[in-house]
Amino acid sequence: MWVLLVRVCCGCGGGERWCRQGSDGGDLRMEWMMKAHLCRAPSVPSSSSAHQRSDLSSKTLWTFGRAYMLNLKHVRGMLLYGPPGSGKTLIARNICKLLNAKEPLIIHGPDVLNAFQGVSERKIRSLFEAANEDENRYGAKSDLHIIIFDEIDSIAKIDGMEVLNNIFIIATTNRKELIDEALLREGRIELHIKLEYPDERGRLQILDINTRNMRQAFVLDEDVNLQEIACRTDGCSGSAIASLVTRAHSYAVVQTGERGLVKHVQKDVKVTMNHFLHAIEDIKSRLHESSLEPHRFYSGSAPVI
Ligand SMILES: Nc1ncnc2c1ncn2[C@@H]1O[C@H](COP(=O)(O)OP(=O)(O)OP(=O)(O)O)[C@@H](O)[C@H]1O
Repeated sequence: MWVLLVRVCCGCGGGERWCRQGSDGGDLRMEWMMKAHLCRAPSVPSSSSAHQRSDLSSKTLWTFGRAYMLNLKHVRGMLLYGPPGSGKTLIARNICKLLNAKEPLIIHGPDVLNAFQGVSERKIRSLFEAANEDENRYGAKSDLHIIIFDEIDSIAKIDGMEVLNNIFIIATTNRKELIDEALLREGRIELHIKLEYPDERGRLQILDINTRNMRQAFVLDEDVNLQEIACRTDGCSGSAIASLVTRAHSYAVVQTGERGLVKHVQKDVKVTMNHFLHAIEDIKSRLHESSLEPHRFYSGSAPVI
Protein backbone atom coordinates (compact mmCIF):
# COMPACT_ATOMS: atom_id res chain seq x y z
CA MET A 1 0.00 0.00 0.00
CA TRP A 2 2.78 2.43 0.81
CA VAL A 3 4.34 2.08 -2.59
CA LEU A 4 1.07 3.26 -4.02
CA LEU A 5 0.63 6.06 -1.52
CA VAL A 6 4.09 7.38 -2.11
CA ARG A 7 3.47 7.17 -5.84
CA VAL A 8 0.37 9.23 -5.35
CA CYS A 9 2.33 11.65 -3.22
CA CYS A 10 4.87 12.04 -5.99
CA GLY A 11 2.07 12.82 -8.38
CA CYS A 12 2.63 9.84 -10.68
CA GLY A 13 0.02 8.58 -13.07
CA GLY A 14 -2.33 10.19 -15.51
CA GLY A 15 -5.93 10.63 -14.73
CA GLU A 16 -9.48 10.73 -15.88
CA ARG A 17 -12.62 11.24 -13.96
CA TRP A 18 -14.22 8.20 -12.55
CA CYS A 19 -17.23 6.92 -10.78
CA ARG A 20 -18.43 3.71 -9.29
CA GLN A 21 -21.36 1.69 -10.39
CA GLY A 22 -23.88 0.74 -7.74
CA SER A 23 -23.99 1.93 -4.16
CA ASP A 24 -22.34 -0.82 -2.18
CA GLY A 25 -20.44 1.40 0.29
CA GLY A 26 -18.04 0.09 2.89
CA ASP A 27 -14.38 0.75 3.48
CA LEU A 28 -12.25 0.68 0.38
CA ARG A 29 -8.49 0.53 0.44
CA MET A 30 -6.38 3.17 -1.20
CA GLU A 31 -4.56 0.32 -2.89
CA TRP A 32 -7.70 -0.84 -4.59
CA MET A 33 -8.65 2.62 -5.59
CA MET A 34 -5.30 3.61 -7.01
CA LYS A 35 -4.72 0.27 -8.68
CA ALA A 36 -8.09 0.42 -10.27
CA HIS A 37 -7.59 3.99 -11.30
CA LEU A 38 -4.14 3.49 -12.72
CA CYS A 39 -4.96 0.22 -14.52
CA ARG A 40 -8.18 1.32 -16.11
CA ALA A 41 -8.23 1.76 -19.86
CA PRO A 42 -10.29 4.90 -20.42
CA SER A 43 -12.33 3.55 -23.28
CA VAL A 44 -12.95 0.14 -21.72
CA PRO A 45 -14.74 0.79 -18.48
CA SER A 46 -15.17 -2.79 -17.36
CA SER A 47 -11.71 -4.26 -17.38
CA SER A 48 -11.04 -7.40 -19.31
CA SER A 49 -8.07 -8.95 -17.54
CA ALA A 50 -8.75 -11.38 -14.74
CA HIS A 51 -6.47 -9.43 -12.44
CA GLN A 52 -8.35 -6.22 -12.94
CA ARG A 53 -11.69 -7.98 -12.75
CA SER A 54 -10.89 -9.33 -9.33
CA ASP A 55 -9.75 -5.91 -8.18
CA LEU A 56 -12.70 -4.03 -9.42
CA SER A 57 -15.41 -6.65 -8.92
CA SER A 58 -18.75 -4.94 -8.47
CA LYS A 59 -17.00 -1.65 -7.81
CA THR A 60 -16.17 -1.12 -11.42
CA LEU A 61 -14.82 2.29 -12.18
CA TRP A 62 -16.44 4.16 -14.97
CA THR A 63 -15.46 7.34 -16.63
CA PHE A 64 -17.40 10.35 -15.53
CA GLY A 65 -18.79 11.21 -18.98
CA ARG A 66 -19.94 7.66 -19.61
CA ALA A 67 -21.72 7.47 -16.27
CA TYR A 68 -23.44 10.71 -17.04
CA MET A 69 -24.71 9.31 -20.35
CA LEU A 70 -25.99 6.18 -18.66
CA ASN A 71 -27.56 8.16 -15.86
CA LEU A 72 -25.47 6.41 -13.23
CA LYS A 73 -24.44 8.15 -10.05
CA HIS A 74 -20.74 8.70 -9.66
CA VAL A 75 -19.13 8.67 -6.23
CA ARG A 76 -19.67 12.11 -4.75
CA GLY A 77 -17.26 11.98 -1.90
CA MET A 78 -14.34 10.27 -0.22
CA LEU A 79 -13.16 10.43 3.38
CA LEU A 80 -9.47 10.13 4.23
CA TYR A 81 -9.12 9.50 7.94
CA GLY A 82 -6.24 8.67 10.24
CA PRO A 83 -3.85 10.13 12.80
CA PRO A 84 -2.21 13.56 12.40
CA GLY A 85 0.60 13.70 9.89
CA SER A 86 -0.39 10.54 8.05
CA GLY A 87 -0.52 12.46 4.78
CA LYS A 88 -4.26 13.01 4.35
CA THR A 89 -4.03 16.52 2.94
CA LEU A 90 -1.06 15.65 0.78
CA ILE A 91 -2.86 12.66 -0.68
CA ALA A 92 -6.08 14.63 -1.19
CA ARG A 93 -4.20 17.17 -3.29
CA ASN A 94 -2.52 14.47 -5.32
CA ILE A 95 -5.81 12.71 -5.98
CA CYS A 96 -6.97 15.99 -7.53
CA LYS A 97 -3.98 15.87 -9.86
CA LEU A 98 -4.67 12.24 -10.73
CA LEU A 99 -8.25 13.07 -11.61
CA ASN A 100 -7.16 15.91 -13.89
CA ALA A 101 -9.60 18.18 -12.13
CA LYS A 102 -9.61 21.93 -11.79
CA GLU A 103 -7.62 23.44 -8.93
CA PRO A 104 -9.56 22.25 -5.85
CA LEU A 105 -11.31 24.52 -3.42
CA ILE A 106 -9.75 23.87 -0.03
CA ILE A 107 -12.01 24.52 2.93
CA HIS A 108 -10.89 24.31 6.52
CA GLY A 109 -13.88 22.87 8.38
CA PRO A 110 -13.63 25.03 11.54
CA ASP A 111 -13.55 28.19 9.38
CA VAL A 112 -17.03 27.39 8.11
CA LEU A 113 -18.52 27.34 11.58
CA ASN A 114 -20.45 30.46 12.36
CA ALA A 115 -22.18 31.65 15.46
CA PHE A 116 -25.24 32.72 13.46
CA GLN A 117 -27.49 29.83 12.61
CA GLY A 118 -27.86 29.21 8.91
CA VAL A 119 -24.84 31.24 7.86
CA SER A 120 -22.48 28.29 7.63
CA GLU A 121 -25.06 26.29 5.61
CA ARG A 122 -25.27 29.24 3.23
CA LYS A 123 -21.49 29.35 3.00
CA ILE A 124 -21.35 25.66 2.14
CA ARG A 125 -24.07 25.97 -0.50
CA SER A 126 -22.17 28.83 -2.08
CA LEU A 127 -19.18 26.50 -2.61
CA PHE A 128 -21.21 24.61 -5.19
CA GLU A 129 -22.18 27.63 -7.25
CA ALA A 130 -19.34 27.31 -9.79
CA ALA A 131 -20.05 23.58 -10.29
CA ASN A 132 -23.73 24.31 -10.67
CA GLU A 133 -23.12 26.97 -13.32
CA ASP A 134 -20.71 24.69 -15.19
CA GLU A 135 -23.15 21.83 -15.19
CA ASN A 136 -26.01 24.00 -16.42
CA ARG A 137 -23.84 25.29 -19.23
CA TYR A 138 -21.86 22.20 -20.31
CA GLY A 139 -23.77 19.16 -19.01
CA ALA A 140 -21.68 15.97 -19.36
CA LYS A 141 -18.76 18.02 -20.70
CA SER A 142 -18.55 20.10 -17.55
CA ASP A 143 -15.24 20.17 -15.69
CA LEU A 144 -14.96 18.12 -12.53
CA HIS A 145 -15.03 20.36 -9.44
CA ILE A 146 -13.26 19.08 -6.35
CA ILE A 147 -13.69 20.48 -2.87
CA ILE A 148 -11.31 19.40 -0.12
CA PHE A 149 -12.84 19.70 3.34
CA ASP A 150 -10.05 19.63 5.89
CA GLU A 151 -11.30 18.64 9.37
CA ILE A 152 -14.74 17.73 8.09
CA ASP A 153 -15.77 16.69 11.64
CA SER A 154 -16.61 20.32 12.40
CA ILE A 155 -19.19 20.41 9.62
CA ALA A 156 -22.64 19.05 10.37
CA LYS A 157 -24.28 19.10 6.97
CA ILE A 158 -23.38 19.52 3.32
CA ASP A 159 -26.39 20.39 1.21
CA GLY A 160 -26.13 20.40 -2.54
CA MET A 161 -23.60 17.71 -3.39
CA GLU A 162 -26.10 15.00 -4.33
CA VAL A 163 -27.81 16.89 -7.10
CA LEU A 164 -24.66 17.79 -9.02
CA ASN A 165 -22.96 15.41 -11.43
CA ASN A 166 -19.67 17.27 -11.67
CA ILE A 167 -18.65 17.47 -8.04
CA PHE A 168 -16.27 15.39 -5.96
CA ILE A 169 -15.64 15.99 -2.27
CA ILE A 170 -12.49 14.85 -0.51
CA ALA A 171 -12.91 15.14 3.24
CA THR A 172 -10.20 14.58 5.82
CA THR A 173 -10.36 14.06 9.56
CA ASN A 174 -8.47 12.74 12.55
CA ARG A 175 -11.77 12.08 14.30
CA LYS A 176 -14.02 9.97 12.12
CA GLU A 177 -16.19 9.05 15.10
CA LEU A 178 -17.31 12.68 15.42
CA ILE A 179 -18.72 12.89 11.90
CA ASP A 180 -22.46 12.78 11.52
CA GLU A 181 -23.42 9.39 10.04
CA ALA A 182 -25.75 11.12 7.61
CA LEU A 183 -22.79 12.81 5.95
CA LEU A 184 -21.09 9.47 5.37
CA ARG A 185 -23.91 7.56 3.77
CA GLU A 186 -24.12 6.39 0.15
CA GLY A 187 -24.52 9.22 -2.29
CA ARG A 188 -22.56 11.55 -0.03
CA ILE A 189 -19.09 10.92 1.38
CA GLU A 190 -19.27 7.18 0.87
CA LEU A 191 -15.70 5.98 0.24
CA HIS A 192 -13.80 5.73 3.52
CA ILE A 193 -10.07 5.23 3.40
CA LYS A 194 -7.98 4.84 6.51
CA LEU A 195 -4.43 6.14 6.38
CA GLU A 196 -1.92 4.83 8.83
CA TYR A 197 1.66 5.60 9.66
CA PRO A 198 4.20 4.24 7.22
CA ASP A 199 6.03 0.97 7.71
CA GLU A 200 9.81 0.78 7.24
CA ARG A 201 9.56 0.60 3.48
CA GLY A 202 7.21 3.57 3.40
CA ARG A 203 9.51 5.56 5.69
CA LEU A 204 12.43 4.80 3.40
CA GLN A 205 10.47 6.06 0.42
CA ILE A 206 9.46 9.26 2.23
CA LEU A 207 13.09 9.79 3.27
CA ASP A 208 14.19 9.21 -0.28
CA ILE A 209 11.72 11.80 -1.61
CA ASN A 210 12.64 14.35 1.02
CA THR A 211 16.41 14.01 0.59
CA ARG A 212 16.37 13.96 -3.21
CA ASN A 213 17.23 17.64 -3.61
CA MET A 214 19.98 17.41 -0.99
CA ARG A 215 21.47 14.47 -2.81
CA GLN A 216 21.39 16.27 -6.13
CA ALA A 217 23.05 19.33 -4.56
CA PHE A 218 25.75 17.10 -2.97
CA VAL A 219 24.67 18.29 0.47
CA LEU A 220 24.08 14.76 1.73
CA ASP A 221 27.19 13.07 3.09
CA GLU A 222 28.06 9.61 1.82
CA ASP A 223 27.79 8.19 5.32
CA VAL A 224 24.03 8.84 5.46
CA ASN A 225 22.26 5.51 5.51
CA LEU A 226 18.57 6.06 4.77
CA GLN A 227 17.74 2.40 5.37
CA GLU A 228 19.09 2.65 8.90
CA ILE A 229 17.20 5.90 9.51
CA ALA A 230 14.00 4.22 8.30
CA CYS A 231 14.68 1.36 10.69
CA ARG A 232 15.25 3.70 13.65
CA THR A 233 12.11 5.77 13.09
CA ASP A 234 9.58 3.09 13.89
CA GLY A 235 6.24 4.66 14.86
CA CYS A 236 6.90 8.02 13.18
CA SER A 237 4.33 9.70 10.97
CA GLY A 238 5.03 10.85 7.42
CA SER A 239 5.20 14.43 8.66
CA ALA A 240 7.69 13.47 11.40
CA ILE A 241 9.92 11.89 8.76
CA ALA A 242 9.73 15.00 6.59
CA SER A 243 10.55 17.20 9.58
CA LEU A 244 13.43 14.89 10.53
CA VAL A 245 15.18 15.72 7.27
CA THR A 246 14.73 19.46 7.87
CA ARG A 247 16.08 19.11 11.40
CA ALA A 248 19.12 17.15 10.28
CA HIS A 249 19.83 19.90 7.77
CA SER A 250 19.45 22.57 10.47
CA TYR A 251 21.94 20.75 12.68
CA ALA A 252 24.38 20.70 9.79
CA VAL A 253 23.89 24.44 9.12
CA VAL A 254 24.41 25.30 12.78
CA GLN A 255 27.54 23.17 12.95
CA THR A 256 28.95 24.69 9.78
CA GLY A 257 28.19 28.15 11.17
CA GLU A 258 30.03 27.29 14.36
CA ARG A 259 33.11 26.55 12.31
CA GLY A 260 33.10 30.17 11.19
CA LEU A 261 31.74 29.54 7.70
CA VAL A 262 28.45 31.38 8.18
CA LYS A 263 28.96 33.42 5.01
CA HIS A 264 29.16 30.26 2.91
CA VAL A 265 26.70 28.23 4.87
CA GLN A 266 24.61 26.94 1.96
CA LYS A 267 27.67 26.04 -0.07
CA ASP A 268 29.63 24.19 2.54
CA VAL A 269 26.94 22.38 4.45
CA LYS A 270 27.22 18.60 4.58
CA VAL A 271 24.44 16.73 6.29
CA THR A 272 25.92 13.64 7.91
CA MET A 273 24.52 10.55 9.59
CA ASN A 274 25.32 12.14 12.93
CA HIS A 275 23.01 15.06 12.17
CA PHE A 276 20.27 12.58 11.36
CA LEU A 277 20.88 10.69 14.59
CA HIS A 278 20.48 13.95 16.58
CA ALA A 279 17.30 14.71 14.69
CA ILE A 280 15.96 11.20 15.38
CA GLU A 281 16.54 11.76 19.11
CA ASP A 282 14.50 14.98 18.95
CA ILE A 283 11.67 13.36 17.06
CA LYS A 284 11.63 10.34 19.33
CA SER A 285 11.54 12.44 22.50
CA ARG A 286 8.63 14.44 21.07
CA LEU A 287 6.87 11.20 20.24
CA HIS A 288 7.45 10.03 23.79
CA GLU A 289 6.15 13.31 25.29
CA SER A 290 3.00 13.30 23.23
CA SER A 291 2.34 9.66 24.03
CA LEU A 292 2.18 10.70 27.70
CA GLU A 293 -0.53 13.26 27.00
CA PRO A 294 -3.79 11.75 28.22
CA HIS A 295 -5.99 13.49 25.65
CA ARG A 296 -4.29 12.13 22.53
CA PHE A 297 -7.12 10.49 20.69
CA TYR A 298 -5.10 7.62 19.41
CA SER A 299 -3.17 6.91 22.60
CA GLY A 300 -3.25 3.23 23.27
CA SER A 301 -3.49 2.33 19.63
CA ALA A 302 0.08 2.40 18.43
CA PRO A 303 0.47 3.46 14.84
CA VAL A 304 -0.36 0.52 12.64
CA ILE A 305 2.55 -0.20 10.38
N1 LIG B 1 2.91 9.48 2.61
C1 LIG B 1 3.68 10.54 2.64
N2 LIG B 1 4.62 10.73 1.68
C2 LIG B 1 5.41 11.82 1.69
N3 LIG B 1 5.34 12.80 2.60
C3 LIG B 1 4.43 12.66 3.58
C4 LIG B 1 3.55 11.53 3.65
N4 LIG B 1 2.75 11.70 4.74
C5 LIG B 1 3.08 12.87 5.29
N5 LIG B 1 4.09 13.46 4.61
C6 LIG B 1 4.74 14.74 4.94
O1 LIG B 1 4.04 15.30 6.04
C7 LIG B 1 3.48 16.58 5.70
C8 LIG B 1 2.16 16.75 6.40
O2 LIG B 1 1.22 15.80 5.89
P1 LIG B 1 -0.34 16.13 5.83
O3 LIG B 1 -0.59 17.56 6.21
O4 LIG B 1 -0.86 15.66 4.54
O5 LIG B 1 -0.87 15.20 7.00
P2 LIG B 1 -2.33 15.14 7.58
O6 LIG B 1 -2.64 13.70 7.79
O7 LIG B 1 -3.27 15.94 6.72
O8 LIG B 1 -2.13 15.84 8.98
P3 LIG B 1 -3.21 16.56 9.94
O9 LIG B 1 -4.26 15.56 10.26
O10 LIG B 1 -2.39 16.94 11.13
O11 LIG B 1 -3.72 17.76 9.18
C9 LIG B 1 3.40 16.58 4.20
O12 LIG B 1 3.41 17.87 3.66
C10 LIG B 1 4.62 15.77 3.82
O13 LIG B 1 5.77 16.57 3.86
